[in-house]
Amino acid sequence: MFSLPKNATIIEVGPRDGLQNEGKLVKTKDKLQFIDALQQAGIHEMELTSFVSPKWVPQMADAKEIVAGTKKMGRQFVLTPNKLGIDTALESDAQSLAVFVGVSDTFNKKNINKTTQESMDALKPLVLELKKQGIFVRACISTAFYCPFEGAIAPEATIALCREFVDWGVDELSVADTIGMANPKESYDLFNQLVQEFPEILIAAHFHDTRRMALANIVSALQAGVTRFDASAGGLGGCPFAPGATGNVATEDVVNMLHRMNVQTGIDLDLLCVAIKTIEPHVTNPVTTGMYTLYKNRS
Ligand SMILES: CC(C)(COP(=O)([O-])OP(=O)([O-])OC[C@H]1O[C@@H](n2cnc3c(N)ncnc32)[C@H](O)[C@@H]1OP(=O)([O-])[O-])[C@@H](O)C(=O)NCCC(=O)NCCSC(=O)C[C@@](C)(O)CC(=O)[O-]
Repeated sequence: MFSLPKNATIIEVGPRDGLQNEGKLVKTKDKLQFIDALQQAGIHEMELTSFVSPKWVPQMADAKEIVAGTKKMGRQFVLTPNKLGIDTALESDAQSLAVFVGVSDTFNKKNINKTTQESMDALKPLVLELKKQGIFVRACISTAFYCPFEGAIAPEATIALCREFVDWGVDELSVADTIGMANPKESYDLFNQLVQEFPEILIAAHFHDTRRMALANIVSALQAGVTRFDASAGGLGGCPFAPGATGNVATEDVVNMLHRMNVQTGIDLDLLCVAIKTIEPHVTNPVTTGMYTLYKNRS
């Protein structure tokens, strides 16, 4: 039977994933206006920014100002790759942290300059300490399906990495199709296994829309029991270290699809489009996602 939940949660990643790959530096005040408009649209969980090396990702150099300038509302994540990032994030009063690791060694090395095992060895004491302090920790698992350098990833390898994080006590796994290559069957199979194996933990699905399969993959993940979805307003985004990765699935298209299936998100679609309108002039490419295009044609 085609069964659906009554509610689903969107974790908006536009201010972080959406902007990290943008070539033109966006002013802090324009990012803050975008975040504020997203909050007004009813978004209560968001990745705000990342405390990474500004040499690696110049767009995220204003992470402290972003955290300081954002109204505390709901759950707000910042990404942190290492001890320096975690310490700076906590000094900046960030409330919920996300750590990130690729299943694929080659990708991880290009993204964080460590092999997957080196990353896990470095993260373990840091995550255990965060959990001792009662801080909400999200673990982002990149290249969970495919790697731009190594090709197909064995589901067992992704599950094994997730299991380590679960053993450390993280609160959430965000499992990513980094280059938008997974298909709906692969989405169902992996998320079904994850939901069965880790029933006690929050699981989010993070799809990029490179091959336009992200919405179908979300429907598959819903069928597998996932109710949390990362998405980026305007479909902005991509990892600068994953060649071929285009934007994340567009929040407005996910919200529209969910609402039309009677799955509520608490997000106002028109106000979401207003938020996209605030950031569109500051990014290089026009936003051409389905629901935003309809909104613009209407207004
Ligand atoms: C991890 C490092 C820092 C290692 O980079 P490294 O060069 O090996 O680091 P290092 O420890 O040798 O330090 C080099 C310099 O960076 C500084 N540094 C060191 N750490 C920090 C920090 N936290 N914040 C600020 N500065 C930092 C450090 O102080 C030093 O400064 P210098 O002495 O040269 O002036 C680097 O590789 C990095 O920043 N990588 C981040 C890459 C990134 O942001 N990728 C995108 C996010 S992941 C993603 O998008 C995927 C996801 C989550 O969306 C899911 C999906 O779709 O797959």
